[in-house]
Amino acid sequence: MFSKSVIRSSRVLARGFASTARAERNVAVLGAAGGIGQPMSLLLKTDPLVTKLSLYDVRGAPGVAADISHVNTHSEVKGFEKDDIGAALKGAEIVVIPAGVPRKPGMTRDDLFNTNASIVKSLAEACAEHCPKAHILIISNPVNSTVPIFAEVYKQKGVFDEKRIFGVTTLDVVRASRFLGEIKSKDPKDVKVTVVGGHSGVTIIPLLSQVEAGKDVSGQQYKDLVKRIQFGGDEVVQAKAGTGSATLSMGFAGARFTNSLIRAMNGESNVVEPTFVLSPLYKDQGVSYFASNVELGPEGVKKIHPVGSLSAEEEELMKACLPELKKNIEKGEQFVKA
Ligand SMILES: NC(=O)c1ccc[n+]([C@@H]2O[C@H](COP(=O)([O-])OP(=O)(O)OC[C@H]3O[C@@H](n4cnc5c(N)ncnc54)[C@H](O)[C@@H]3O)[C@@H](O)[C@H]2O)c1
Ligand SMILES: O=C(O)C[C@H](O)C(=O)O
Repeated sequence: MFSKSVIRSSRVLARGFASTARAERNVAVLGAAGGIGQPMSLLLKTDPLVTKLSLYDVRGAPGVAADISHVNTHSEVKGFEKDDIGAALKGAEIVVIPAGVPRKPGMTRDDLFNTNASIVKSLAEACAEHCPKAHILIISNPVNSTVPIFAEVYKQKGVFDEKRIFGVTTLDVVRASRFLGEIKSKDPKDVKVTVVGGHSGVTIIPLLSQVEAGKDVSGQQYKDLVKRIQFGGDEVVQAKAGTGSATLSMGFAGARFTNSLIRAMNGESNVVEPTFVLSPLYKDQGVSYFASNVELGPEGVKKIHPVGSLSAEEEELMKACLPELKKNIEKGEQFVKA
């Protein structure tokens, strides 16, 4: 699952192990016993760049940690539950957060707001206290609102750093690559689609016109492909018929984003991933957070790339996205400010 460059950089690291110290990379997962938390933690355990893994959940994480800790990779795994969140976060450089309830058929991501807003707010308070300088990777839905919630708590606590708070939209990128590859009979690894906007329905905008394989997709096929990428989450929610939403593909996507960030923290250049961050791109239209290609670096966000030129269809998608995204962001901000 890891790119050629990570395999290369981990080999370089491995060669250096005999003589030099390993780059310590301490990752905490909050919500680690859940549907996403378990497979993602397993994948993080198999990532040679992760050296310490702290798994926290309100319940069940010590069991998950005991299980995963038997996988014979070098990293150390510990589990924490209940009130032990401080110990889980101590020394964390990256905190990945898939804590919260998932959708059932018929629900929108915004329907999760009432429950997940409070969960994310309390986890932000804990992170602000125990690891204020860690990079925060937010998976909990609705991402368009939970990222602003997290940021507002950090502003109130005086520890806000816009470069270190990320909404994880990697699953949209993974889906776009897979679905376009499927209709073009291409290996998805050769089909890289930039997905911008937010992470729900019409706020998800795949920039197919910017990809060689996507340029000539048109008419009904274009409409169907865009809809499948925008509503891929619903496809899984319906197939799981009330037992949850995407967990395994999200575990893959969350581990991929974490790996990209660690590579950038370890000094690799040109690591670029779409992610939902505080962004100047559509600020003049009142949209303060936006997902676009972001170059990652040791301090987190290094450079926010512009969206580039859009086709007429993509301009229409953007028109539908921006008002919805603005509403979702303001709802999150108001939740903390009120
Ligand atoms: N960003 C994305 O692309 C994406 C993709 C899939 C799912 N999600 C979202 O991720 C979230 C989790 O989904 P899931 O399928 O893993 O759900 P799940 O119910 O299987 O697991 C959630 C876990 O969070 C834990 N939890 C609840 N409150 C907590 C707290 N205060 N601290 C720590 N842990 C806590 C629960 O005990 C549970 O183990 C949902 O909100 C879902 O909508 C986001
Ligand atoms: O659809 C969901 O509710 C989960 C997630 O956001 C997804 O895109 O799969």
